[in-house]
Amino acid sequence: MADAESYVIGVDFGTLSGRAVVVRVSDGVEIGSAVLDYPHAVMDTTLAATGEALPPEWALQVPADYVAVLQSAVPAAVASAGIDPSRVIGIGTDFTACTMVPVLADGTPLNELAEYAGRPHAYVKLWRHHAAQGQADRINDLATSRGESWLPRYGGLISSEWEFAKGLQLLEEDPELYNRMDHWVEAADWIVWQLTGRYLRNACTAGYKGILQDGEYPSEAFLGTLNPAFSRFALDKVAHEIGQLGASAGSLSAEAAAWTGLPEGIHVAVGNVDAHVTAPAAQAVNPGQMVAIMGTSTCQVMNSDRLAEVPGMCGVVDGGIISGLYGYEAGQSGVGDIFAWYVNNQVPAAYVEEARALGRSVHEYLTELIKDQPVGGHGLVALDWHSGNRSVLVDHELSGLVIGMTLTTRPEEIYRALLEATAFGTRAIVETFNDSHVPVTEFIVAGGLLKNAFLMQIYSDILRMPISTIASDQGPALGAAIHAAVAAGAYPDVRAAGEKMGKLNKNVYVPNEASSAAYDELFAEYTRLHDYFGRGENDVMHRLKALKRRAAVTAREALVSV
Ligand SMILES: Nc1ncnc2c1ncn2[C@@H]1O[C@H](COP(=O)(O)OP(=O)(O)O)[C@@H](O)[C@H]1O
Ligand SMILES: O=C(CO)[C@@H](O)[C@@H](O)COP(=O)(O)O
Repeated sequence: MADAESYVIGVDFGTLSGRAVVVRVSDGVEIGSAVLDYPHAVMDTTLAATGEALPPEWALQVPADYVAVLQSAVPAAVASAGIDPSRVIGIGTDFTACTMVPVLADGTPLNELAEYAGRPHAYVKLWRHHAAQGQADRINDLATSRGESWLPRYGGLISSEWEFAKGLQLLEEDPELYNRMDHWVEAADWIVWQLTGRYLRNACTAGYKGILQDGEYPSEAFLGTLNPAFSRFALDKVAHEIGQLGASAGSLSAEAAAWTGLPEGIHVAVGNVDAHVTAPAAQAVNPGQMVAIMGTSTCQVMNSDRLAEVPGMCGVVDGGIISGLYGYEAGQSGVGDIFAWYVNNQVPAAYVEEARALGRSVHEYLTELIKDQPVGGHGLVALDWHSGNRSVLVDHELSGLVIGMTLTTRPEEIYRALLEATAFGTRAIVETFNDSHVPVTEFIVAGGLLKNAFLMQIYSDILRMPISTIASDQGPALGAAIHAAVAAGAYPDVRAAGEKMGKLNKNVYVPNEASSAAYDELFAEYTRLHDYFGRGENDVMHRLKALKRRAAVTAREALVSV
């Protein structure tokens, strides 16, 4: 029987892999999917091309790995769906952000030029490249002293993860490459460029990461005061035609059709960010519905009909999530990444063996061992800053801490303290929104960490809120597919498409009053430590990072002199 249905493809470019999902346009049912792990993963210790050690806080990627996802995961997803590719009417993508590619005018990444393959600054700076904190501090100090009107839209602080801090680092550490670069492009837009052959800058990253507010970038005078050679950064390297979310960025080129096996000429949606596309996929686009996309990091996004300054938020952008509302974003740079670090580096071999024998992951094994302990039974509290603090302190010189360890502390107890610490970090963000008159009325979770039900219950207890969950394992890819359906003209707008194609399970976890009361006590301790180490009373974390950088320079110099 002929299949009369239409389909769209959503491709989610995550931190470690790209996932493609085939979605039915009429109802959002996911028909097939495939994943490709990026061959170069994240380069955060050494540069693959040379083996050279990278300085602390660097995180690079290889753009060709993203194209490999188009070539491999997309056709594999279509094959697994068993559909006729000619029924696919559009493709949409979402990406991590702020993830930046330095390119020539035709989109060629600088690392693909033979003469630059050995230069770290020629590569993609991944969102969690945190080595531009010095530049971010200067941007913030100058913007504060000049009273720049855009600063409140970013909660008073620009992150070292965003476009301007990373761009200034590139200029100051490798000016030759900075001058050779024609565009400083979000990977979210670079991948759409590869699909259509046309560069269009998406309104989401331009606003949140690119300081585009009310149609203007920071002025030449501001940028030139930071560094005279940086004065035309916005005009020359960043500014470009803007595409609105859900619009079509163009049609699939012949080359990209050959890579993906999809029909040439189908619509390609304007680029977007993994967190922001997920809101319509979770049917959570109304004011007060906060969606937390919990994976290696957590990004919280929420719409409001009010424009407000929320201290330490990542940003507020008019139409940044869905048109007609102010889209707010906040985030935690390390969540699953912290759990992964603990599991990979701190758990005894006997635990790893026992988990394997039981056929469980180490995460599952540790969770099982600790889930029945009463709240506070481990005597620990931790700070979740192993990857710095994106909100509300906006400081990537901060680091992790566990307090309360004794000679009887068990590995699973520390694991639980880390799970709890990330929930306390989320509560700090939610309370800041509430205090800023942009109340969080519903909390919805999407992302890979949904798989840990104990973690979800901890969040519900600590937030004292019910938790609803997206009914999809592939929230961002589904969201990208929703944008593809709109771009292809199947729905009038993203809200309408989300209503048909999105999926939500309401109030899956509800708070337990006894646990919540006990967690309130631990949260008070967390807040005390948070302010003590994070708000300048004790800058030990900053001093230790400075020492670490000096030691890395000494080690490199010693290597050169050998
Ligand atoms: N059972 C578990 N409990 C808690 N964390 C887990 C569990 N299994 C995997 N993780 C964490 O989930 C993260 C991956 O989440 P995922 O959403 O797949 O990634 P991404 O954020 O890159 O899209 C890893 O950082 C890993 O540490
Ligand atoms: O910060 C954002 C979006 O603004 C995320 O892309 C970034 O944290 C990466 O997300 P993941 O942890 O890979 O899901």
